[in-house]
Amino acid sequence: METLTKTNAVSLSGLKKTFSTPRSKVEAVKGIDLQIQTGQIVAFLGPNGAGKTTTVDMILGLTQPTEGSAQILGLDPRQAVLAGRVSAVLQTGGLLRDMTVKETVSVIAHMHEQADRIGEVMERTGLDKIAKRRVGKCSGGEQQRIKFALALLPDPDVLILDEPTAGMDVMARRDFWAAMRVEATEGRTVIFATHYLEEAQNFAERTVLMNHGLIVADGATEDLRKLISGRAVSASFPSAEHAERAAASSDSVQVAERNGLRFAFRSSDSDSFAAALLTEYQGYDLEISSPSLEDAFIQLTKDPS
Ligand SMILES: Nc1ncnc2c1ncn2[C@@H]1O[C@H](COP(=O)(O)OP(=O)(O)OP(=O)(O)O)[C@@H](O)[C@H]1O
Repeated sequence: METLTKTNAVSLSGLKKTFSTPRSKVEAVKGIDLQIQTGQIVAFLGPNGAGKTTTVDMILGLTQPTEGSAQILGLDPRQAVLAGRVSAVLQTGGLLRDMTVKETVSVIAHMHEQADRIGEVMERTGLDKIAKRRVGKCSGGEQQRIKFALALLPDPDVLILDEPTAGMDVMARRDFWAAMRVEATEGRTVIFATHYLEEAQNFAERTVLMNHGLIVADGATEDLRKLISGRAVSASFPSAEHAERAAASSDSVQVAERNGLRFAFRSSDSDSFAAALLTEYQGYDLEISSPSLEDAFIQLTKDPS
């Protein structure tokens, strides 16, 4: 059973942020309530402009909320940052191009009085292999890894990452998440903002979907996917009539797509529907798949019109 007294890693309550320019007001975050328990891995998923970065900035105390509040481990965000309980890999924030990778990590380690962690952190992030390279010569992905290493130095309880794999190719992204998984298994809370549906799907146990400054869905990544649209069942038929009769056979079935005599259905009871297709409606070449998070995302974030 869960302990009720456990402090949340992140607690957001009625969080709002409005940017006022002389001409207009942008309501970047319109009222967010969110509790994240310690040890969770949570994705903030949303399109450009959804309010992810603004939310992350408020969690880190880099931006003050217009209304509401944010707490990290029961502390004011700035206190938590100063105490080294939370750290971040952000999109902004430069590195010094003329320093080597090792020098960069060492300078920050000495600032945090964590010189004893330099070796371990370099190794964990794979930077030991490029220790002597100048930062300016590092690729975008390698620079992201340097930022990740710097974030690990204070040995934080909570790691916040805003689009951490931007600029990485597929291999680099895979390595990055493998390293991150190690951090998470050691009990760190990991919160990351991403555009990549696949990253939320593969890595986060919980996904918070944001759009237009609001949370539009929040749940276990797997449940969210299941909840939204059942399963996709595709099959070919001897005639369109067979497929149409199959589709009309149950309220839990809809035709999602048609390509000649190949039909894709959406069904909330895919096993019985698949069985019926094969035995009663002469369906063949059957395929059953879970909808991708992308399907879920499109469905949940489409504007009502
Ligand atoms: N300093 C600012 N002044 C005015 N508007 C801002 C400011 N910062 C953000 N915004 C606006 O607030 C909205 C939310 O932006 P935010 O960067 O939080 O979204 P995001 O989900 O992180 O997007 P992305 O994935 O592109 O980084 C956008 O419409 C953006 O233009």
